[in-house]
Amino acid sequence: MAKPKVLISDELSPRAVEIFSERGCDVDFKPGLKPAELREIIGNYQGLAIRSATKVTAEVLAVAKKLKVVGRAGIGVDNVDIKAATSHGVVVMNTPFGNAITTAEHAIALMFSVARQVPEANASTQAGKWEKNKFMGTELSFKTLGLIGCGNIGSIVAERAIGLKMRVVAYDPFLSDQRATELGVEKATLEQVLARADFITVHTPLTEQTRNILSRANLMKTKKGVRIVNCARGGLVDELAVRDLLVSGHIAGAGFDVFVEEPAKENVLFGAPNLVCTPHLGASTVEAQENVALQVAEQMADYLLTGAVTNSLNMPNVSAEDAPKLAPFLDLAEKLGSFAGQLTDTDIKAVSIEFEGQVARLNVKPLTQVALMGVLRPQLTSVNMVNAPVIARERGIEVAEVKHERETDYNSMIRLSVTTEKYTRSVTGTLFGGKHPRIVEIKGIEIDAEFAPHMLYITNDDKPGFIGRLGTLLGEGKVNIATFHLGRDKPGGSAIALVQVDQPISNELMGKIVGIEGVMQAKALGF
Ligand SMILES: NC(=O)C1=CN([C@@H]2O[C@H](COP(=O)(O)OP(=O)(O)OC[C@H]3O[C@@H](n4cnc5c(N)ncnc54)[C@H](O)[C@@H]3O)[C@@H](O)[C@H]2O)C=CC1
Ligand SMILES: O=C(O)C(=O)COP(=O)(O)O
Repeated sequence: MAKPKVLISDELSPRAVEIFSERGCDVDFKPGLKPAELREIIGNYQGLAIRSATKVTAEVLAVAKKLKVVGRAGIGVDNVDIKAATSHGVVVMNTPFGNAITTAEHAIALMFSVARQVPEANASTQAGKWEKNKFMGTELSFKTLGLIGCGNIGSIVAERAIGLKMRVVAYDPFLSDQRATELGVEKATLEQVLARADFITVHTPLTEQTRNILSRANLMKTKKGVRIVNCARGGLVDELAVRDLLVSGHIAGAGFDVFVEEPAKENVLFGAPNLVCTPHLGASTVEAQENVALQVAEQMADYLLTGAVTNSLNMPNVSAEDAPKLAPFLDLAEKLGSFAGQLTDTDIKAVSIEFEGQVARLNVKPLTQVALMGVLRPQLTSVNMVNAPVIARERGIEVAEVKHERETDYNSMIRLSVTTEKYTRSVTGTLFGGKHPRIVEIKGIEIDAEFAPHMLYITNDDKPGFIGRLGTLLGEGKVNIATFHLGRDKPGGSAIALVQVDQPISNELMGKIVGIEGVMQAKALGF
């Protein structure tokens, strides 16, 4: 296998380069690429490792023809168009914990900075002014900290703040009562947080729901003298409103690490009183950068080299232990899906994928995705393993994934059923020798066939003479039969023929085959 090529387009710790190389990837370290430069070269790479500076837009993804994975050495992925990545089959992963402590510590640092005006006092002192009376601060002890967002970072901030003897109230609709109790924080509505907090820190991702969560109207609901810290994302807080309220004195201080426009060379906030700014330094410690670089490189190398998926935002996780076990089943699931998909000419209403035997003990989500891809591919060339569930949902296809604990005749079996307006058709497969996909049942009729590049699928009445006529037609059409598999529900009932042939079958010949007496359906298939 050729070495996968990875591009690092942001300032990652050198550990990332070392790990990619050690793991057997070719790696190019080119931080600071301009968007046009990135678009020019991204077509050469299977992996792209980034922080927050690189924007992985739909335009970049459209030209990233070989790209398989984007790895974010950090948490926020608002600089990646995940929808576009999904539709191109690109897995997006992040490192959700590696820089959380560091970022929480920075939020606390900003809180102290604004409470005691440390940066301004420092500048004044070093300017020889000794303005002891100018910098009257406030204690954190016994003050109320209002958290907006209490996930990884918010929780760590809460723990540290409680250690500083603060009371913590948190607004996070997804925070469970149990977790709040464990953390020692009081769950509250946004209105309550706004009304009660002496300090407010935001720790949500930037989404359509959280954008402008601290809007001018909401900031107006805060206590006079409140202090605001944004160490999460620009866009969560209305910058102009904060400036106006700092000037008016309603807000006593504000600490901003992140800005609507980055790099923030200019900003409406700059120059406002009691404002402390840092240039998106939340994750910038030696420890955090080592953590995230190491982790992202390992995760990306795992995916590119073994298929293991960790911390993905658009794919189910697959452990390194499961990845090699899943590989042959992925092949089988895709082929079964493709078999059913090629036989389906009308709208699909539902797809069910059942797993029996040993395979049912694996993480079957990726198998379901790949089976769906197989089903949809004959209708949609743009479908891939990553976007298949999204496309199925958009098309109103009901997808069921069923695991049966019971033992089967085979070690493992996968049964795929497609339901259309007219029928439900099922096909079942297994692996021979642990790696060779075989069809063992179609529509409840036992059969035993392998998947081949050229195949002919026929359903017919089980009557004498059919095989002879079919053989003659194929012979006249210069199509050589490689293998011939037959099955039927009962003597004289419905029969199935799966014929592996060495040459493709022309439409004209298919027309003649369909015309054989007793043939109900005939279709050329390819795998
Ligand atoms: N300044 C910096 O350098 C860094 C900034 N960050 C930012 O911090 C953010 C938070 O990171 P984590 O805590 O690790 O993420 P997380 O996903 O663990 O936590 C986010 C929390 O926000 C909550 N949330 C979501 N929507 C909400 C809403 N509408 N209202 C209130 N709460 C809501 C979620 O329930 C979750 O508990 C990241 O998304 C990233 O943007 C992360 C690392 C470094
Ligand atoms: O991890 C995050 O979400 C961050 O915001 C850190 O950003 P950075 O990697 O320092 O550009």
